[in-house]
Amino acid sequence: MSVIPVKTPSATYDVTIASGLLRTLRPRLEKLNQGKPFVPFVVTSPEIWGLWSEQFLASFKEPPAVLFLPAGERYKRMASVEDLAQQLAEAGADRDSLLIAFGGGVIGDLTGFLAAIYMRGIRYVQVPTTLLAQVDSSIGGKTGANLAAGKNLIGSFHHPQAVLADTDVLGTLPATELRAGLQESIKAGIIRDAKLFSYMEKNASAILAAEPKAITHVVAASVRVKADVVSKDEKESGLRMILNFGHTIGHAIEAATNYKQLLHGEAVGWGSIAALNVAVGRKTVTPAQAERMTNLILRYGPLSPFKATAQKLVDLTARDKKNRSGVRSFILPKGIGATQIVRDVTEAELLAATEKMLTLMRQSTR
Ligand SMILES: NC(=O)c1ccc[n+]([C@@H]2O[C@H](COP(=O)([O-])OP(=O)(O)OC[C@H]3O[C@@H](n4cnc5c(N)ncnc54)[C@H](O)[C@@H]3O)[C@@H](O)[C@H]2O)c1
Ligand SMILES: O=C(O)C(=O)C[C@@H](O)[C@H](O)[C@H](O)COP(=O)(O)O
Ligand SMILES: [Zn+2]
Repeated sequence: MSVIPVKTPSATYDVTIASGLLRTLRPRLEKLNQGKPFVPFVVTSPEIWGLWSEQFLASFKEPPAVLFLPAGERYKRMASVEDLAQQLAEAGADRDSLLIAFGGGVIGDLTGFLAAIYMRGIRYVQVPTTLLAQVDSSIGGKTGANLAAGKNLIGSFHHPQAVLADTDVLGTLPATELRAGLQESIKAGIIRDAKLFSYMEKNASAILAAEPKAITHVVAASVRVKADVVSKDEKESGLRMILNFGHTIGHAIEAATNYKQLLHGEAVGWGSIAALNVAVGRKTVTPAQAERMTNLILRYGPLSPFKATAQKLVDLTARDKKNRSGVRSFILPKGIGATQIVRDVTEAELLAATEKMLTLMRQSTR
């Protein structure tokens, strides 16, 4: 079992990673709430509940109420939050209610947002069921929903009371979801952990085959990167922006394709390749290093192709949340395992880097 703390000015909590956690949920929630009353409400999808409800319910004497959200990024929108809030109200949820986000990043982000705004804020716990949610989205308190205008444009910082990541649940995760989630672990390696990057290079077959030892290693190492960064800069005033490596163009790809064609991790993979092209132009990485990183991203693919022009994608970056007074912040790797934040990337540079990524996409998916 790994227990990794997150310590921020507004919340301190642990990320627990282990096999068999689901079966011990209820006593863990009791311990977290230290005798204070709490009434659990689970938010999940019918598919996940169908697969894992028996293990989830094993430690509950009284089964908790369950609210369902259909699977898919397109449901990560305000209408879903309103619908879930209405269901909570009708079920009698109050400020002693505790939401349990039992799902991937979509359920985690939406449930966290619901917890942030329902009755002006209630407690919640993350029980992530995708690789992506275990390595990234369940940690750090970024919650929210998409707008047609852009990714995660509404939301709030609201931390969970705990993150309980049971690695057993990854056993039913489709391979495409596993691969997409691993793009966030590659990101963690590129920005801050050269050892994780090398581990993912050397152990790609075992990781992609979801061998428990290899997967658990990747999950714990990725969580350490995220927990450390969030603990140092809770609200993304500086350092935390590095977790957005690959996301400037990645989020633009998701918005340009109406959140329907690619998984988030896949969009981040393409966005990371575009960012690496900028980095080569600026000599913050050598061509050989960029090739190594690009190869690893593609090794964990295939990344779904998509249709969008470089100009459209660059236009969409105008709504990136890292922009301030119209000035772009852009995350560039410095070699492998370190990063820098730059504020002078030009539209022309970004266009050329995105065009180059699109050319690679056309070649590699032909
Ligand atoms: N808050 C953050 O810091 C943060 C970080 C990274 C990503 N995100 C967000 O996370 C979202 C992507 O999350 P995701 O990749 O987990 O996708 P997702 O939540 O859409 O889940 C992917 C699919 O896997 C299915 N699934 C989930 N667990 C399963 C299991 N154990 N077995 C079988 N099927 C299972 C789901 O039903 C769904 O169809 C995006 O919206 C992204 O913006 C947020
Ligand atoms: O936690 C963060 O900070 C991240 O940037 C992690 C990202 O992987 C994640 O996709 C996040 O939701 C992006 O946030 P946003 O602020 O760019 O919407
Ligand atoms: Zn992400």
